[in-house]
Formats: sequence, structure tokens, C-alpha cells
Amino acid sequence: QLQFNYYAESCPKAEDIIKQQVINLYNKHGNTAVSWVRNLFHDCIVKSCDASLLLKKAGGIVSEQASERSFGMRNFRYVDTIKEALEEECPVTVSCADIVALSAREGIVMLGGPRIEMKTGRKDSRESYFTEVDKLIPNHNDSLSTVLSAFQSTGIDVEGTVALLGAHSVGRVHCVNLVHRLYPTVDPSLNPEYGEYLKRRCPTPNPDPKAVLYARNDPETPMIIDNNYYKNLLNQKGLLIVDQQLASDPRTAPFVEKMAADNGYFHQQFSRAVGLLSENNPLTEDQGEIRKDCRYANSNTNNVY
Ligand code: HEM
Ligand SMILES: [Ca+2]
Ligand SMILES: [Ca+2]
Repeated sequence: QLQFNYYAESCPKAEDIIKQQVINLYNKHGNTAVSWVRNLFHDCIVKSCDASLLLKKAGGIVSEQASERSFGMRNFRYVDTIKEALEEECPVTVSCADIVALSAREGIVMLGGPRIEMKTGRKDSRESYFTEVDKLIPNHNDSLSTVLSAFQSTGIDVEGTVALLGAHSVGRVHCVNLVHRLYPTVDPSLNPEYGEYLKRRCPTPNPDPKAVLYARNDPETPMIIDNNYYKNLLNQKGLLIVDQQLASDPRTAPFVEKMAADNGYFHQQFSRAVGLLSENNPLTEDQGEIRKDCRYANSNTNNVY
């Protein structure tokens, strides 16, 4: 069972160390905080919050990071910075899965979001689930029904799903994920002026996928997790199809309106949904391990050259 303050005896400073590391990293590279929030989604929705996402290619493991769905994910090397600080204080005690969960929590605070209570005691997976990633993480242009059922199978209801997508109040989207809405003609569900703005950000229909051409998710408050995302949706300024359709479908539109009108309500629902996501199907006790190195299962650590 997960519990509050699981490391109280084994590593009493664990939660403080993670918090301090997240703050230090944020001060050096602000977008690390954004990455911790996306990591939580991509790890927890794939089986469980078990740090399966963090495994690199080794000993038969194919990294989930190599999936097309992980496109644009960044800052993984700074997870190692957090892990190193924990290893110094209490070796092989704090799981990488709890680092994923708690770094997201602290990242949300750095980004002006709510402070979320989280249990700990998650264990790390011994394998990655590369082939599951495409099935469990929706694509950016999937239908709302597909999106809702993906979250529902993780125990997250419609209101919680609308709130979680509010994470797109921060960060960026690369042009490769946008040009299909801009060329040859601007998607009519997109605000025409915003469409023109996006075409200036993404000037060609076939951007080089390696080029760092992108648009900010929320140009007004790009580093704050606030309800501006929902205001944008109501003005037809949702970047991805999965974003924009929240405002047009009767199943989700009422929640979009409520969240656009009330940041406190958004934060409350966001906290609840992040809590549910972070407790999806955890590995506990001997179902998993405490990795020495977040990038490799312990059995693979010696195979790395
Ligand atoms: C239907 C569900 C979702 C889809 C299809 C989706 C898809 C995407 C895509 C395509 C990007 C842009 C990647 C790029 O071009 O660089 C992105 C960025 C992002 N997503 Fe999602 N997302 C979903 C849900 C979520 C959830 C639930 C969270 C967190 C709670 C989240 C957090 C983020 C963050 C923080 C970024 C910005 C990353 C950065 O700037 O480095 N997303 N998402
Ligand atoms: Ca996982
Ligand atoms: Ca924002």
C-alpha cells in the first residue's frame, strides 16, 4: 500500500531533497518543471507510476522514450540529478517511481499550480512497456471518445480528464504536430487570427522534425498552470485537436466553461485528477525494485558499457 511519508524512517529527508532539487533545477532550466508534469502522465498511464518511462535501451529493454508518443519529451538527464542527490543521502532507498510522482508535484508548485498531497512507496518496474505506449497514450488528433476511454480505464472521470488536459497551460508543441491544422488551409475550428499567428511560428507545411520549431501551448502564461488554457479553448485557440474538442463536445464543454470561469475550481479538479493518476496501479513491496540508476533495471546495471 502507498502511504503518506513512506520514507519517514528510511530516508526522512527524501521529500525535502526532491523539493530542493526541483527548485534548483527550475532556477537553472525553468522548463524542467514542465517536463516533470508530462513525465507523470506518460509514466503513470502506461501500466502504473513505476518509472517504466525512464528506462533506456539495455539488455533487451526497448525504451518507452523511443515511442512516437514521447515526441518532444526532454530533461530526462535531470531526473538523474535528483536521483544522485537522494543516493548521496540514502543509497538505494527512494524509488525512481516516487521521484516521478514527487518531482511532478513540486514542478506543479513551481509553475503556480496547486500543492498536492501525495502518498509514496511506489516500486520501480523491471521492464519497459514500449509496445503498450501507443495503445495507452492517445494521439494528438484522436477523437474525444478515444481520449475519454483512455483516461477512464485509469479510473479518471470526464471532469478529471478535462482538468488534466489543463497541463497544456504550460510548455510547447512542435510544428510537426500542428501543421496539419494550418496547411493547406487553416482548420475552421481554429480562430483565424490565431491560425495566422501559428503560421508565422510554423512557416512551412513540412517542417524538419529535427528543427526546433514550436508554438507555446499558452502564449499569455506559458509557465503557469492556470485556467487560461480553458479561456483559450473558448476562443478557439486550442493547439491540438484533443485540446480544442473539449470545448465543442457536450460531454466536456460544461466543465471547460466552469474551469475557464474559476481558477480555484480548476486547481481543485486538477489536484484530484493528478492524485488519481499518480496512484494508478502502483507496484508495492516486492512487486518491483528500487533502482540504483533510474535509467536501468538493477539486473541490467552491469550490462551497460
Ligand atoms: C489526450 C491526452 C494528451 C495528448 C494526446 C497529449 C499530447 C501532447 C503533445 C502532442 C504535446 C507536444 C509535444 C511536442 O510537440 O513537443 C504535449 C505536450 C505536453 N503535454 Fe500533453 N497530451 C495529453 C495529455 C497530457 C496530460 C494529461 C498531461 C499532464 C498532466 C500533459 C502534459 C504535457 C506537457 C506539460 C506538455 C509540454 C511539454 C514540454 O513543453 O516539454 N499532457 N502533449
Ligand atoms: Ca509506467
Ligand atoms: Ca498558462
